[in-house]
Amino acid sequence: MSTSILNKMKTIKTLNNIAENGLKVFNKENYVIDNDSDNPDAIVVRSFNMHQTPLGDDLKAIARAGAGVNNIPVEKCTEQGIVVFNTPGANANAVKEMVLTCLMASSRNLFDGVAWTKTLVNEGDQIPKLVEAGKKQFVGNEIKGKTLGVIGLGAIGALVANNALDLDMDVIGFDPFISVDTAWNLSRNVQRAMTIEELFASADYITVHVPLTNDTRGMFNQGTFSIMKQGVQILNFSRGELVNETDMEQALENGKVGRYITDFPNEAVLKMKNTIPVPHLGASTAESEENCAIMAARQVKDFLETGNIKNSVNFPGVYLPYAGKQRVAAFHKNVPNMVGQMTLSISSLGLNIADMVNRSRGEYAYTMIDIDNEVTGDILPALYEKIAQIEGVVSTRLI
Ligand SMILES: NC(=O)c1ccc[n+]([C@@H]2O[C@H](COP(=O)([O-])OP(=O)(O)OC[C@H]3O[C@@H](n4cnc5c(N)ncnc54)[C@H](O)[C@@H]3O)[C@@H](O)[C@H]2O)c1
Ligand SMILES: O=C(O)[C@H](O)COP(=O)(O)O
Repeated sequence: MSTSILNKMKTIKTLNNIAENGLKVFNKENYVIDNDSDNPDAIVVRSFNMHQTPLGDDLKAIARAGAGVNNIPVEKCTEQGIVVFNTPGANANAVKEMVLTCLMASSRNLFDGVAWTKTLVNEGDQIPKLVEAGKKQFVGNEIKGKTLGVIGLGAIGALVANNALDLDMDVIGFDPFISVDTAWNLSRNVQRAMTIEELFASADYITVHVPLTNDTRGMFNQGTFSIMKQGVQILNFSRGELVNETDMEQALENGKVGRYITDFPNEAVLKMKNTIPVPHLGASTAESEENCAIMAARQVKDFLETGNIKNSVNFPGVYLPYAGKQRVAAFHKNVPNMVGQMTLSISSLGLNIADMVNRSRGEYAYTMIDIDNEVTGDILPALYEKIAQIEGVVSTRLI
């Protein structure tokens, strides 16, 4: 009998530090947190690279306590009927505060100024005089009246754009896929760029808030630098791979890019001039870590216990109040007659359907069927086998 139909304790594995209040969502009566498990029911992860991580037979869900899912093999998970969740917006305020901090600090040469001041430690009572004489090296610029280009107006980008207006900046935004919700939250004073080139050409500062995908990889390159203003400052709190490093190094050398502020330092970045390397601190606040962990854990728990899906990046959102006595949940190919075959299997066992839902996303779909009878004895494994054996069903659970 498959473990998918046994009422057992569920095992949760974490691959990064996950805030305690998030883990507390998994009550001890029904869940065990076992980070050594080879076969957990669900994984909670932050930035750990999972591309080589084996996906055990019992794995039903992976929750990214955060936004970016490029560290998770999403396609492989989809093919195996494993739901991947993230926590949209849960760390957006933390990143926004970090972006605005770095925008202002960079513009005022604060990082260099502070580092230089610390070198004076052994100068004794000469320090105040040296400070006054040396400060002219670090004269900066105010951001008031300058133009900030925001690429990607999702949870983070929209907050940055609105707050930059409050700092008296002119803001131009580009997001061809902006959601209706975000558009409602965006100030009407954010100018809309119809093309990314329009934004590149007009911005004194550019901040990027898009996911890393095949379309966005390398979006900062020699070609796009050539459109930008001389001395533009670029903030990248999204992913390092959005930038072509060879081209960035050259642009920093020749002054086209005045400064590159990035949350994703590596050896190449640390060797470039005029960079501000931040050790991936964008989402690292107690508040954001807790928000993400709680949201991720709640989504996993709800899915394991009811089959309902909220904030998945690979399967459709589904909510069906538990109406019957036994729930069948199945991930399957999005092809004709899947629901028909499932309902036929159920009725062939003399069972009656109370309620059902079917949602598709691309090549895959998800169906939940509530049965009006108590399903016990031999009928339970028979029901499981009948659904699991339908061609096109990727994974199934009886809940
Ligand atoms: N540094 C950190 O600690 C940290 C924290 C959170 C998120 N992030 C990164 O920031 C990214 C954005 O996070 P978010 O919470 O705002 O995500 P989000 O999904 O709310 O917003 C992303 C936005 O980018 C837009 N977009 C996608 N492709 C685009 C393109 N080619 N051009 C312009 N816009 C495009 C989408 O329409 C969406 O509005 C994440 O994917 C992650 O990589 C980093
Ligand atoms: O995509 C994200 O949410 C961020 O990069 C945060 O990563 P972290 O959870 O490792 O801080």
